[in-house]
Amino acid sequence: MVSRVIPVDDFDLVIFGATGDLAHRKILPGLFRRFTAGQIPASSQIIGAARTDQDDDAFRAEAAKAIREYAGAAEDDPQLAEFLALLGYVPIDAKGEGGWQELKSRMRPGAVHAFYFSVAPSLFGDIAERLAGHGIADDDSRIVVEKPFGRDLASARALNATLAQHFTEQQIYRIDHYLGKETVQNLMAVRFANVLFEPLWNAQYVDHVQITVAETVGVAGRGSYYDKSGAIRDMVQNHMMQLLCLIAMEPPYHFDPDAVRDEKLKVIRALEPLEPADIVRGQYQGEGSDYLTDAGDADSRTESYVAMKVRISNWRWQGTPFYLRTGKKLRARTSEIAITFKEPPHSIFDDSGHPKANELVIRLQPNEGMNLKVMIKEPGPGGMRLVQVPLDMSFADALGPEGADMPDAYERLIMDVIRGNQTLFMRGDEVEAAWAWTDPIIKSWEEGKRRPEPYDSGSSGPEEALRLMHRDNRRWREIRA
Ligand SMILES: NC(=O)C1=CN([C@@H]2O[C@H](COP(=O)(O)OP(=O)(O)OC[C@H]3O[C@@H](n4cnc5c(N)ncnc54)[C@H](OP(=O)(O)O)[C@@H]3O)[C@@H](O)[C@H]2O)C=CC1
Ligand SMILES: O=C1O[C@H](COP(=O)(O)O)[C@@H](O)[C@H](O)[C@H]1O
Repeated sequence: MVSRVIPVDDFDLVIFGATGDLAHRKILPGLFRRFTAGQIPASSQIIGAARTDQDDDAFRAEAAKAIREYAGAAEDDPQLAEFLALLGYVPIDAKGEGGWQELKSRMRPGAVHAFYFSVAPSLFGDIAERLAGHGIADDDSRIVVEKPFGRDLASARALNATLAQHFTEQQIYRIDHYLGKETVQNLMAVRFANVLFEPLWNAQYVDHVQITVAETVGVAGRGSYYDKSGAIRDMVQNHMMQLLCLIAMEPPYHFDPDAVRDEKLKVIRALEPLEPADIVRGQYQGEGSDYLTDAGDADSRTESYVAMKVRISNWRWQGTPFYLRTGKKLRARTSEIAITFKEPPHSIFDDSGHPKANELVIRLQPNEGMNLKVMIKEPGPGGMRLVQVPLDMSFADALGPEGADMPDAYERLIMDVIRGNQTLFMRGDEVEAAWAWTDPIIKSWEEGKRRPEPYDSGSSGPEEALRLMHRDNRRWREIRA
């Protein structure tokens, strides 16, 4: 198979926060993998910036360690040495004035300029202001901002306004790494490159949709961040909302940034306000695996799990509920979207079992793929008996010999920044609309001060979440890897 890796243009990428966890675990290893895949021109520059006072060589040594650990590069990998030659470092305090001119002198005219803000959101404004003030960023420069993008509507608006003082919307790349996942894009291919599904993709044929993002990890080690966020801010306002949008949106007229984001925005704006009875919050508990211990607050009311029944008020989805759940310390790590169709209105088969509803499951991770449950006749001589069988497709099967080069979410998104493609990034109005929907939910929790429902670590979540489904005569899909 001919290689489909298309090198991006020559670029200078500055990583603010290059000495931090995200840079070590995701950004630098991801860039290395894109380099070894042949996507990064050898003339490009990757410049680290942070307060730590070190020179280019010390940063290269730091990056090498991270890349060996997180990208599995061998000690003597010749490509690692080549990659490290692209790296440089400038000590900069985002709040100070030192180092900016040095950074400016390293930026090459003619190359694509991108600035990755891999620092606390409280520093975004300082960096944006200084990049503009020192004349480092120009009209073509791109900035990449990490989540969390605000913690409510007011702070998200303020952040958008701050960035907008120095950069246009076309220059701002708000990362939601779920949008960079292979299967999330496959979701759009499945919906909009087949005639099979789209005619059935509405309330007339879809009984309900379940979106599950279950994790086995807890919050130990990041309790101080997580305890101020909880599952709704950490996962629902962004990742879950994006998945919901991609499932529910109308076909965009074209696969381009504004066409896709316009359609997602319409979905968020059509979300009905949630009733308290439609939400369940949970907190994991258990010996050696307890949220309160991990959060370092014996009285914490923050949720590590949330399940909700969401309604979309538009023609396509009137009457079809979307059930969302996400949580930590659950039975298995799995992210999937399950679309359960309605049962056939009439069965022509007497005594053969009523045909069951078709179900389409799109698995995001692990084992990315699709599974469509259909009814067939039970094979064999036993007469007309109906049985449900899965049509299984693993996306890895479609890869061919290039299978090894599957960029992870960060790799794909960083390359999109360099290409100048914003399709898989959130627009400012989308983020604000998502906060506008989640704010009242959070406010009612904060006012109510109720404890989340406890659930055992390693379980499927709180009992209350089961009842959310049972009262509608439905069941959650089993959480399993
Ligand atoms: N880690 C992760 O998995 C994820 C992180 N994020 C987001 O990414 C961002 C970075 O997270 P993470 O890497 O975990 O954070 P860390 O705390 O590990 O790293 C923070 C980085 O910022 C630098 N820094 C701190 N203060 C300043 C300053 N005044 N001027 C310049 N640099 C500064 C630090 O270096 P130094 O001390 O040398 O200045 C360090 O490089 C955050 O917004 C986080 O919410 C989002 C999703 C996942
Ligand atoms: O953004 C976040 O995502 C991770 C889950 O991401 P995944 O790619 O491993 O599914 C989550 O653990 C974390 O709390 C959250 O901040």
